[in-house]
Amino acid sequence: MNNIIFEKYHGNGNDFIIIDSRNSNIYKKFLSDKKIDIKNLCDRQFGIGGDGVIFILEPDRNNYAKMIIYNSDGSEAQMCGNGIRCLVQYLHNFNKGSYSVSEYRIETKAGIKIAQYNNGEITVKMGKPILETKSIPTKIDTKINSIPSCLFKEKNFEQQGYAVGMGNPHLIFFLQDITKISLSLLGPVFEKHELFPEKTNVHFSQIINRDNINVRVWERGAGATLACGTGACAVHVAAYKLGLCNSKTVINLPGGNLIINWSRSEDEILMTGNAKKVFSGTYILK
Ligand SMILES: N[C@@H](CCC[C@H](N)C(=O)O)C(=O)O
Repeated sequence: MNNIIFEKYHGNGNDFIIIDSRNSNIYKKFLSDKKIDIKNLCDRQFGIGGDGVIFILEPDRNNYAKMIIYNSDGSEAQMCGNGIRCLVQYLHNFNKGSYSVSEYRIETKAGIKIAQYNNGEITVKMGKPILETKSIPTKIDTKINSIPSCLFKEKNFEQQGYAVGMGNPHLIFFLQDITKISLSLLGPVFEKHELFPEKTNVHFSQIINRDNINVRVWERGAGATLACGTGACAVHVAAYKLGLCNSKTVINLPGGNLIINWSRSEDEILMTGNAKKVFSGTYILK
């Protein structure tokens, strides 16, 4: 096989190359053959370009499909909030004309996520937030309002940081003005911080009012991105637990808004947003 058939989707500007591997051996080939290189596929000059690659597989159990997600640096992630909306929009487009599905049960490395599709609006049950340090994972050993938290001092930046797990790790800061920081300077430092043994996604957040939070994102394995769905959930959880916001917030990201709904520790977080197909194509393997 010399070519890869793909489609390109984005959720709030967080963009993914989708490879439907349900009826082909492309994923097996990717695992066994070094020819298919995620970094090359995601390269914005020499490849297709993307923040990551999503493989759609047949589910292991009685669910709709399985999602495997890789960051643009080639590392595998457990879960992706914008990516799962892209995958659901892809499945909806794929089914169009034959039958319609309103609920998709998707297997991910962070468990089964259930997505409701309603006229282009997708609501995903993102699971319960993880606040137990070993499971995030983080080496932070102090907590504020049940969130692992400590003071971070790096490069003239001194702020209390909060760790929340969404299947993948997140470090959240609340600042007076997020436009003032250098994302490219601080992002990589915190992504690889020693308190996060598997690295972390980093979010610089600003509470606008109890219903609106602005966020700038530095993603583990992808760098500065226009949005992060799991991150939006993590920011909401930290803000809510600190008493800074209501149970439903609009998270304003550089690439657009997500609505996050959560208040009770026993409940799953609901993330609502959309996803768009940008193009489809064939990647030539050399
Ligand atoms: N963009 C994603 C998260 C993708 C994975 C992340 N970079 C990680 O390594 O954990 C989202 O929308 O959640």
